[in-house]
Amino acid sequence: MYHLSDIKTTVQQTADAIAAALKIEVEIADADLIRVAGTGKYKIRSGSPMNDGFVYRHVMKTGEPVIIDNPGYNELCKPCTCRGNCLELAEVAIPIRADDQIIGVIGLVSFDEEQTKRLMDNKQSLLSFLEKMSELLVGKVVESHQNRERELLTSQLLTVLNLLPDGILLINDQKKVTHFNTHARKLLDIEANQELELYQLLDDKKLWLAVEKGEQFSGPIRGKRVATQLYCDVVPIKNNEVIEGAVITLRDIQQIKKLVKEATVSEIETHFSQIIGNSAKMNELKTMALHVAPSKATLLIQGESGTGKELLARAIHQSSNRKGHAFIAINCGAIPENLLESELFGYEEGSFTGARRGGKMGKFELAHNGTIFLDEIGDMPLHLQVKILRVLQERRVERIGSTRSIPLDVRVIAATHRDLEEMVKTGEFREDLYYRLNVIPLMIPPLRERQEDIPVLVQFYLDYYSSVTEKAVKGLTPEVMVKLTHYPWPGNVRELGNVIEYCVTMVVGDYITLDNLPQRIRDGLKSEPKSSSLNLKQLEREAITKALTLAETEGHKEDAANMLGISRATLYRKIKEYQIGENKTFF
Ligand SMILES: Nc1ncnc2c1ncn2[C@@H]1O[C@H](COP(=O)(O)OP(=O)(O)OP(=O)(O)O)[C@@H](O)[C@H]1O
Repeated sequence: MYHLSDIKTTVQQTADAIAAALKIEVEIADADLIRVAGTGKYKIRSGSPMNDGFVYRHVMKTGEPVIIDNPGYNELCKPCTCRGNCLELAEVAIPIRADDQIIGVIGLVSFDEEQTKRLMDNKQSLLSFLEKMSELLVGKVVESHQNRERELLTSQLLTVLNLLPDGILLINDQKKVTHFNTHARKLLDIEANQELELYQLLDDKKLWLAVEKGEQFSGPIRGKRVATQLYCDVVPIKNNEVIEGAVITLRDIQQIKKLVKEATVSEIETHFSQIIGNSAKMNELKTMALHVAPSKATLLIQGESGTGKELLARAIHQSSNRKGHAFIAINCGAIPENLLESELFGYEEGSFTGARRGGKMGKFELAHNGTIFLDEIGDMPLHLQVKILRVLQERRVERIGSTRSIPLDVRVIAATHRDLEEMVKTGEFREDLYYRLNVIPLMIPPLRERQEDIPVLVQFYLDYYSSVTEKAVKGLTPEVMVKLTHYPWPGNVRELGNVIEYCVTMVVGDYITLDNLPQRIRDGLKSEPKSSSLNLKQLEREAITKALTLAETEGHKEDAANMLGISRATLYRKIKEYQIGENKTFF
């Protein structure tokens, strides 16, 4: 909404100009019928409301000009207290219209015969003159409104700029700094109101050139007045292809490193005490793992899916002097082959189509001073196995598209559920890498080979899920424990955890009964002789086929994976391996 009072001085000047030109008194009121300007006897009334103002009110309402040659007797004067006693002899009033709103009225009033005659003899030319004056006022009021909006927007933008955690510099086409936010002031040690040129603040010819040529730029740079190392992004500002300047974003490199560390240092602290199981096999494994944890040695953890390979790797990291640094886990089997290389080793800017500006750090670099956990190493393609071997031997990494090799201090823990020795024989895994990884092998036995751990794991998950679901489950009946102990657990501890979650969800009374068990556990898949890998495979194939059939009604492989307590990637791999559902589509 436009307000004439916002341009009061202009309105008064316009009233004065009209009065001087026509030699008739002028009064201008706004949309609320408050006098904004007046001449002659109306001048002192400026700012006061028009209590009567019937004619002006009519003009505001109809939007039509009005000419009155009989004030006091006209229809519009009927309600006026001065009816029949009006001092005015004639009156002309026209609306001031901005867009679709009427924002005020200009009125001309005659108090003597001569003024009246002038008014009445030149009605048409007066009306068009007043219209021009009205347009002039509208132009001014719109301009003032736009100026205020612009000022508001500028102050909002400056507030936002000052709230940003990055330093921001706005540069014009002469490479002068036109604006800087509070953070840039701190980063670059600028005093308020200082006039500066880009080269006085940032010392990098590549950056100056990018700004000059209107090109983007990203990279580390040095400040001229500060020792801080900065990371800078330049975005050019162009108008119709003409370079008008640039926006420069600055971040403290130490700060970025701190953030990366905070984001990557494992927030889940895993200790050996969290690895449940007191069987002789597990105790032996934990003793061995605790013993090797402080060393730098590369480790290879082998075990079926869900046996706790990642859990063990985290506990080892936590027990080493690397615990304050990153634990970076990457599942080599779950990442598409074409992305795996850049995930592991990173890349330089422009090294391939789609490469991110500024390049990208690989997982090895992120794990510097910490531990990298290469899960499912058996799924690593052969050409990447060579690269991994090189990193292990040279303790340096080269990003894709770079010739610079970066020194690394990383402990490697690899894991697999596959028989790497067998893969070496068939040529699927490099022998040299196998020996390099297998310096200290750690084998986690499957759950069916340490049945004595089952009750304690059951109790652990029972306590956990009872507390998350806020259900006071007291325990399980002896028959349930027998079923759980004799089930072969192809998905190992992960599957057991899922089964207990299922039971806690289903149970109604205090104790979990046979009815609360998932069908496959109730049916009791028979554990085959443990030494026969063929039979174990058959068992696994059976369990997977069953889970897929059960999940089929719900239509998701994810459900089947959950039932089995294995990841989706593992399920896909096993379906392929066992050629399950060749003639059938499981969704
Ligand atoms: N001994 C254990 N004590 C407590 N929890 C365990 C144990 N073993 C495994 N788990 C739990 O089982 C789940 C699977 O463990 P983890 O991911 O470490 O297994 P994995 O062998 O790496 O599996 P995959 O090969 O499928 O990636 C996790 O929730 C983990 O906490």
